[in-house]
Amino acid sequence: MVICCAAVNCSNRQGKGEKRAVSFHRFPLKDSKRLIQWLKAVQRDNWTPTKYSFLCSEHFTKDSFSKRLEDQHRLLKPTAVPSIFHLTEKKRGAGGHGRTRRKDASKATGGVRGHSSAATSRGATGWSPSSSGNPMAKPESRRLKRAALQGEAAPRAAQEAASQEQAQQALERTPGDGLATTVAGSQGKAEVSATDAGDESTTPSIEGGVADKSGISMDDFTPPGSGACKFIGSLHSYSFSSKHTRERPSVPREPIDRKRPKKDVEPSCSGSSLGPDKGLAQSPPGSSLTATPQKPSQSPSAPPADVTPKPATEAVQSQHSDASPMSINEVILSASGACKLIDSLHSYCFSSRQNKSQVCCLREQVEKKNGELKSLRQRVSRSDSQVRKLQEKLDELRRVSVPYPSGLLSPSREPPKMNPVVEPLSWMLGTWLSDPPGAGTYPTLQPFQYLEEVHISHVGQPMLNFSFNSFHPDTRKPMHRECGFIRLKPDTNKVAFVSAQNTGVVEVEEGEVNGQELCIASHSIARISFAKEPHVEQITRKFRLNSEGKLEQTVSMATTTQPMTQHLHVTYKKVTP
Ligand code: HEM
Repeated sequence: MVICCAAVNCSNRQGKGEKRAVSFHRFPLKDSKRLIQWLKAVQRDNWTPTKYSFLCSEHFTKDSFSKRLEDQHRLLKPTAVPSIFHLTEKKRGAGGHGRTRRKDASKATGGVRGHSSAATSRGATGWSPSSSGNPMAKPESRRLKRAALQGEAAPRAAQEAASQEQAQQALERTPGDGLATTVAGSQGKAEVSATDAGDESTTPSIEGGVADKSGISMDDFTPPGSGACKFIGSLHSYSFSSKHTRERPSVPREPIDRKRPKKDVEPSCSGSSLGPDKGLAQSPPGSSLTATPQKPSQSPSAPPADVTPKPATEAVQSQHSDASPMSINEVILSASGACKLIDSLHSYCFSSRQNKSQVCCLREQVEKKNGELKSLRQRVSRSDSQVRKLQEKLDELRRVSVPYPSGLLSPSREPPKMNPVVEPLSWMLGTWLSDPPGAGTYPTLQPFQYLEEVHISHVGQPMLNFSFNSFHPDTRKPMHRECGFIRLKPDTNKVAFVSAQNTGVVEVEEGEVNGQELCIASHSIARISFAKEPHVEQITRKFRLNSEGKLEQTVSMATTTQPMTQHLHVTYKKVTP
């Protein structure tokens, strides 16, 4: 098979001696947008490119190529668009493959338009081994079509991309490499070697996906398990093929299927190509560009026996049975409109997946917050439990702090009603703490300070209960302690004060209550036999509630060695009701 340039007025073909520096590049059939750019540049009316249509490197600017680093091979950039054409030139010469010659060939075959006509005249560009009606091609063609609709085309495209990448390395070589593009046709094998502009931009990814040079792969838009993109991709193929069918109503269905391998123009925006044409399908995956002729008898699905380009007349005859293809403008308009719509479906599909991803992310956050809330509730519950325990402990302490703790006097009970007899002394009721510390003096002693806690209460009886407990101000060591009762003579202000002290002294003091002041003096004093000396002989006390609501006490005494002298003065603040 000889590869010719499809450009108007260009006679370059593969293997031509003086053109060995020329490389050939397939039309980007799988990139509808870029295909349109190419077709606009080529300016061939009523012509449809196939996968066997090529443009030579002379129609591209120098910057359209990049060099492969490892072997300096020339590669057509994925974005390259041809721009150099000699459209006004009539004919290049007798041996050229200009459009004049194509037109002649077209006329010779009854004016059949399209690439097939051109291919026939040139004998290679539109090479189509099954175009002569090989029955083996038909079922495979249908199978491929079904596969495309079922979203199975992507893996095939990856395989094809890989094989064509290899072919490209073999073909896009400069003369300096001594490996100019050639066509090997010896021993009955026709080896097709060329670069495909559509596939050139693809390389096999590690996972078998197809990644372009920008690093974006098909897998980026087709996540595992996503049937949506595959389905939408198949719509591209369906859209285009149905357009063909609509535009060719007069053509019998069977011949169309049979000739379909020739019409291998399947623009696919999604890249879901049908893969290799049936005419080349006999090649194993990975070598789709190298066709090896085989005999039909090898297997029911065996490829055509002979892939050698057929004589022009035979090929031309095959064209007669084909319908006239619609114009390229119609194809472009139809394909681009459908592709835009389908691409918008891709966008919707992709954004939908993004939304799903965001929903999943938010759901995870909500679950995390719920976990934190549960933890906080547990902590609050534990705190509540601790508060309850502390409350119980406080109640217990309050019970203990009662001057005469008794299980019979439950704190939960309503406090006993105060006996009216002791009402004149009610201002003394309560728990009091020295504030500031009490001051101790006596002629025989160094002045000292002390802390004191006073409880004065009643249990409904006609008397008050009291306890005075003093402590060292620094060490809190208990010091002087005494307790007793205060009684009132009913209907008088006469008061009797009965006290027992830890020093072994017991005493009775009597006096009067006047308002919020109580003055008493010792009536009788007794002591243990081994009481420490000097012994106290007289004691006087004065209690009063001052203007600040504080309770004051002043104690004076006379001992066996000292006259009546003040021994204590202390002010208490009330700490309980
Ligand atoms: C009405 C109650 C009290 C009486 C009758 C009383 C009687 C006495 C007597 C007779 C002495 C001996 C004085 C001397 O050695 O010349 C004394 C000493 C003393 N009293 Fe009191 N006292 C009373 C309350 C207190 C209180 C509430 C405190 C407070 C902590 C206190 C602290 C002292 C101290 C520190 C001494 C000197 C060291 C001692 O002898 O233990 N007294 N008291």
